[in-house]
Amino acid sequence: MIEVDSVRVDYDGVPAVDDVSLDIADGESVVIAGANGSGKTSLVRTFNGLVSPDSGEVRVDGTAVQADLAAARRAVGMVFQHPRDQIVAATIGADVAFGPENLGRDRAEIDRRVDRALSAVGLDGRREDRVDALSGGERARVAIAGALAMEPSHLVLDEPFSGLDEPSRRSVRSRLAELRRNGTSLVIVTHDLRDLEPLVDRVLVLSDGRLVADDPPEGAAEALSRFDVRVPSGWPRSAGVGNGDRDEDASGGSIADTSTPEPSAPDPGPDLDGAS
Ligand SMILES: Nc1ncnc2c1ncn2[C@@H]1O[C@H](COP(=O)(O)OP(=O)(O)OP(=O)(O)O)[C@@H](O)[C@H]1O
Repeated sequence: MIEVDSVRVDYDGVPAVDDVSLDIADGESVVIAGANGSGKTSLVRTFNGLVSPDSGEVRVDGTAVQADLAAARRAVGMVFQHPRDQIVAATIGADVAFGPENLGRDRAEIDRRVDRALSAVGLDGRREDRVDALSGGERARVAIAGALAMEPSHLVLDEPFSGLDEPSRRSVRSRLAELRRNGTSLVIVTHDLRDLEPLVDRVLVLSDGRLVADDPPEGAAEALSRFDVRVPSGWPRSAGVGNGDRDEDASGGSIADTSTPEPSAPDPGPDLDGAS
């Protein structure tokens, strides 16, 4: 379980995360949404100590992150926004093995973890493939496999769909749906909520560093549009909540999303999307 207790993160005296408290239970799948600069990345980076709170505390499985950084980093896998920021080796297998190797695991254990992680993201049998020949979606899945090879109890993904074309996005989303079915706890940071509703139990919304909503998907539409996150077509609405001006963008893109898609080849991975 991740417990966030009155956390504040300041940069040069300005709060990026402002007195946020929340819990994420084992096996739960949540989205953290909010406009650019609302504090999403700063918040989730406190979950494994990449960012230290200026006040408050984060506990993972009952232990304060700052008291045992190594334990927090084992328990909370982090997938960064740009896979290239975390892919370190030339081949898929070497990259996914990197984390367990650093944990000092023996070869048999490393091989077992790499096989499991690659299978979870649909890249079985691709160990020897070169990373630089992969599509954007495949690279994103390698980054997820690298985090999974650490066998974390929680997987945090920061903008996992950023820069992906539609087939790649579907492919990554279907893998996340599968992980969720297998009991991995997911924390997905995004302002692009297309097709995510079946994948999540709760939607947390940040605005100016503050947690302004914590709702099930069907209760989240109003807060999302109020805090500048586009509500995609088909997102469930509670009775009496109108569609609002910002709604129903056919492209599904976020008002706030200024990221530039990186070109990627069509993803040959199967679309096993169980989320839709
Ligand atoms: N290392 C840093 N030094 C100074 N200011 C920072 C730093 N990291 C983030 N900030 C500022 O803190 C605020 C919150 O940033 P953060 O990246 O956490 O938000 P975000 O919601 O993840 O944004 P985005 O959607 O653009 O990634 C922003 O105003 C940002 O400019």
